[in-house]
Order: sequence, then C-alpha cells, then structure tokens
Amino acid sequence: NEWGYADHNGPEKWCENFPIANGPRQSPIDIQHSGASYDESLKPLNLQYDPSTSLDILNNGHSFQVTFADDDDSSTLTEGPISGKYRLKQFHFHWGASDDKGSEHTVDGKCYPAELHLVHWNTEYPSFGEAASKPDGLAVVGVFLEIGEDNPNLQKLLDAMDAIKCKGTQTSFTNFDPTVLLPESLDYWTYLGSLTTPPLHESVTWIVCKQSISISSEQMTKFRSLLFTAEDEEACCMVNNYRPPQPLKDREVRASFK
Ligand SMILES: NS(=O)(=O)c1ccc(Cc2ccc([N+](=O)[O-])cc2)cc1
Ligand SMILES: [Zn+2]
Repeated sequence: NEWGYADHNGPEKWCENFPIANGPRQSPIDIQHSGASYDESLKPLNLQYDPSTSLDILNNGHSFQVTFADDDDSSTLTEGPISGKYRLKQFHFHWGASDDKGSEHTVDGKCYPAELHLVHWNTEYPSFGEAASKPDGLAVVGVFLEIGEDNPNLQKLLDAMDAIKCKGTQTSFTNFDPTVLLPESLDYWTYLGSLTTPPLHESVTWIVCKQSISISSEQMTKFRSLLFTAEDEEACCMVNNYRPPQPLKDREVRASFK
C-alpha cells in the first residue's frame, strides 16, 4: 500500500518497504546547538534563482510543491558546504495539524509549525532521477517557519491553493522567485542525510538555516485546508506530513557560524 503519514502507512511503517529507513544517515535529525562544530572553511551559500524557471504548483498527495525547469543552470545552488553546482528542481513544505508541531528538523528539541525544503540536484549527474540515489546527488536547503506576522511573500502560494486542493491537481505557477522565501541571514547547519520521505535515499547534503521566516496562524490554516486525498475519495486534511527526527548515529553536524 502507498506510503503516507497515517497510522497504517506512516513513518513507523516505512521500513517495511524501505529498509534504508533504519540506515546510517537518515533524516531529519534533532540539531543540537552544543553538538554542532563551527567550521570556518564553510563558505556562504550562493543561491541564484531565475523566476522564469518556475513552472507549476502541484498537490502530490504528500505535500504541495512548486516545480522548476531544470534543463539549464538558471537556478542554482553553489558554494556553502558543497562542491560543484546543483540545480533547483522543486520546493515544498511539511507542516502540522497545530502550531506546536510540523517541522522535520528540530533544534534542541524545539519543533516549528512548518519547514520549507528547496531541493537541488548535482549537475555532475545527467538528471534529478539519476542524482537522487547518489551519496552526493542532492542538496536540500531547509528553512523553518515560525508563527508571527502575515508573510506577504507566501501570498502567491496561498492564492494558488484553491486550485490544488486535491491530490493530483496542479496549476501553472510562473514567475515566482524562491529567494523571497529565504531568511535575511543564511547562517546554516549542515550534515549528510537522506530524503525524509520514501524512497529515503541517503543522497542529501542537508543545509538547514538557523534563522526562520514568519507565517501567520491564518496562513497556516490555509496550508491545512489542502487534502491528502483525491477528488473522488473521502476527504482527509493534509496535516502532519512530517517525519520525526532520526538517530544521528556516526555523524557530525557543522555550523557555518560561531
Ligand atoms: N523532504 S525531502 O527530503 O526534501 C524530499 C525531496 C524530494 C523528494 C522527491 C523524490 C526524490 C527522489 C525520488 N526517487 O529517487 O525516486 C522520488 C521522489 C522527496 C523528499
Ligand atoms: Zn521535504
């Protein structure tokens, strides 16, 4: 049966079809401030996004994602902890049923109400699909969302949600610059991990920003109005689409800041 976030098909069951779920470099993790070591060799992130590469917004039954044209180097991530050049493929979110949970990474045990993931793939490989299973194939930038003021930079996403309420629906979403979703400081933690959903490939260099962006409670309510289910199925609200923190095992977390 298709994986999901319910009791019968959620994170505690994923290991049945994806044994890597208990692997050595799984994500997310709890990031402990005291456990991270400052690495002065870490460079600032260089994110260069071209808004003309945004294509559409899609409800894929697990989250909603904005997909980008990745047939050239228009929208890329370079520097930071990575070598080479990674192309932006998509961004999506994870969130909770209430404001006290929803992020995948936690910081000293603190959960945030939501977490943004900007997914990039290593242009060393011919495609996203090829890169997605390689140890250095993907780089995902994570940004925490905290309850606060209405965030006008989320409004375009929120306005598109009425058109993608059900699983499998999508609509055009052009001329969107994901830079507006980044916090002012790009200080980050980085560690080697995995996709946080099946197939859980251990192919992700995680780059988690220390500073969060804001979202209002009303805007969070709009996220929670999306459905996991298709039009012809019994409606199930898209909430709690997050995997809990996994064992750090034999890994170090590095900080780009003191
Ligand atoms: N949450 S996350 O770790 O940023 C994440 C990012 C992208 C994806 C999408 C995905 C990535 C890879 C595959 N694959 O290799 O079959 C299928 C789906 C899944 C999960
Ligand atoms: Zn994600």
